[in-house]
Amino acid sequence: MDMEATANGSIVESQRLLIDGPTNPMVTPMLTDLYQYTMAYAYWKAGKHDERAVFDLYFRRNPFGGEYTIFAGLEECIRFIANFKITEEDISFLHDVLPSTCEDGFFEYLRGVDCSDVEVHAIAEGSVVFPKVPLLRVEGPIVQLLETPFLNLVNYASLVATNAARHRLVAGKSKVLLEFGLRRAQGPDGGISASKYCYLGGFDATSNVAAGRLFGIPLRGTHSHAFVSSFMSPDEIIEKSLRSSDGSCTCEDFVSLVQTWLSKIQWLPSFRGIFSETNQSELAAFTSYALAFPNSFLALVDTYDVIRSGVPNFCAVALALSDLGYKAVGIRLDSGDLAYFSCEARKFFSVIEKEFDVPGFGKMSITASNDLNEETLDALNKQGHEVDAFGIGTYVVTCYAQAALGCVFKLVEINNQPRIKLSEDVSKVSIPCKKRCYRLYGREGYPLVDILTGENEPPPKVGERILCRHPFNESKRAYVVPQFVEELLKCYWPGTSDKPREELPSLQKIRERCMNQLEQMRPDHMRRLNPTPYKVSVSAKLYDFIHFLWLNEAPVGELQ
Ligand SMILES: Nc1ncnc2c1ncn2[C@@H]1O[C@H](COP(=O)(O)OP(=O)(O)OP(=O)(O)O)[C@@H](O)[C@H]1O
Ligand SMILES: O=P(O)(O)OC[C@H]1O[C@H](OP(=O)(O)OP(=O)(O)O)[C@H](O)[C@@H]1O
Ligand SMILES: O=C(O)c1cccnc1
Ligand SMILES: [Mg+2]
Repeated sequence: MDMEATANGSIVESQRLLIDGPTNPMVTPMLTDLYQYTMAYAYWKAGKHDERAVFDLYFRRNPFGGEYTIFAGLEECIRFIANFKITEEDISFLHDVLPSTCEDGFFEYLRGVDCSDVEVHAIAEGSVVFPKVPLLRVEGPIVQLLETPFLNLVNYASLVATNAARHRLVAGKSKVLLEFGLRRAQGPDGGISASKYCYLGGFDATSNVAAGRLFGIPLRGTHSHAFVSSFMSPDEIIEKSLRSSDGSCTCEDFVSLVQTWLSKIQWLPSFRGIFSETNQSELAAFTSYALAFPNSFLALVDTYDVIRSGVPNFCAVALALSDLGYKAVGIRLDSGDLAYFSCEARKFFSVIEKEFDVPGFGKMSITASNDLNEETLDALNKQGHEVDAFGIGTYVVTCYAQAALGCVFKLVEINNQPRIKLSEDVSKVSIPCKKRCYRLYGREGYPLVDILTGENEPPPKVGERILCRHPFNESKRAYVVPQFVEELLKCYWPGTSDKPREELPSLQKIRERCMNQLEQMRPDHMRRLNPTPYKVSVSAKLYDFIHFLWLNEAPVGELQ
């Protein structure tokens, strides 16, 4: 073993100790497609297993009919590769399932495989990214074994982060977005991943306790229908006393205090005709809940009738709490016309504020939920609404509008020989060569274009005109004079003394990056209807090379 290999090996060893394994313990070298191992055997048998290959991981089309994507899942890929080890149990299983003709030497080889000689360059997690640009460039021997786990870790993560970002853009910055999807997610990993990557994409909090614990995501929750319906009458409330918030006195019968407030509200001239009686079992549930959580009283008001029962009952309890120095949080609406009900509830709160002189009551928070998605958020905005927070589950976590992102992992070079994958469909032709990627920014501070170049081409320079070409369409090209040049692919594994490994930032930092990047984009790329495509280009030299290789590899047809 030479000195450099020894030094590199020890760096890898020390870094492995620093990097935890993947969040999901199911993410092991076994979480792959069988053909990765049969290919590995065939490479080994052909003596090709030590050949250095370069693969690009990229997607071909932005999801959800949009023109941008959020890259997520990188940290999990690095955790996977840093801890890559095929165990004795794995080897014994592979021995059983692979054909008996597989020679023992192969299993001996697998025993020694780690990823110390694999290099990963990647775009920072949380970045806004575009089709055809490599999100990861993976180089080394046995890289094909990484294809399936890497794609699995990036595809859904990026899809759901993008979905979350799109919901954020429609909802607007000032609204609170709560992810409520665990019950509807695609199994436990779907649920945990959804919570993590929705937060990355711009949600504020999750209801998922496990995700809160694992990732430090703020946890939030409201109130359930079952709790409301579980009450039959106020007589069920046994312990009726409540100490004031400053501890100075105790209200011995909070239930009666609530009833008193309800009658006062009932007789307000402004409300004559809106409601006469409210549902008493609902009132009991709200009262009981307030006794349990006087500091954070939030009620689900749509179990029986939002305006005739839920909202007045909520107000009666909130006013009783206010007498004791507590400030109620607000309501949740989970059915019906959310725009209409939110506006009616807001009017109701404003009247209470004015009539009973309770400062701030009109600003009571209104949360809405129930099958919300981009379209309903957009419709609510157009109609006008008074919702402060949206609880979104099914549509965001299942990525209902698009099932998969479609990232692929394609060989672009082997033993320094560029490779291309041809297709009838031009959008599926791969861009060969080990490449560098840059984002060029214009005078107004917006990113203008991403450009891919060969590894050894000189980088684009600030203030210097560079020709950016569409990779496959000869007539599409533009000169760009960048005001700022950002190299996109950075070294994430393993890192050496002269090329250190990029840090893996906290989820909070990744989320900030995502928010900042989204804000930096030109608005026409981000709009929902007919967004302008962002340009992804190649250098003139790479363009010529792609087309040279294309002609070289494509057989000439013969007409008869
Ligand atoms: N003002 C609005 N504009 C557009 N869509 C809305 C508006 N208010 C609610 N929605 C959406 O309309 C749909 C209403 O669905 P649905 O009719 O199944 O529910 P519901 O009858 O109100 O409630 P549930 O069935 O839960 O009692 C939901 O997707 C909701 O998000
Ligand atoms: O609607 P989603 O976006 O998936 O958000 C989560 C939903 O989960 C809860 O109720 P659940 O749907 O279980 O019952 P419900 O339909 O009767 O409200 C909650 O009340 C929301 O409606
Ligand atoms: O806290 C809530 O209101 C909640 C959580 C998950 C799903 N639906 C609602
Ligand atoms: Mg529902």
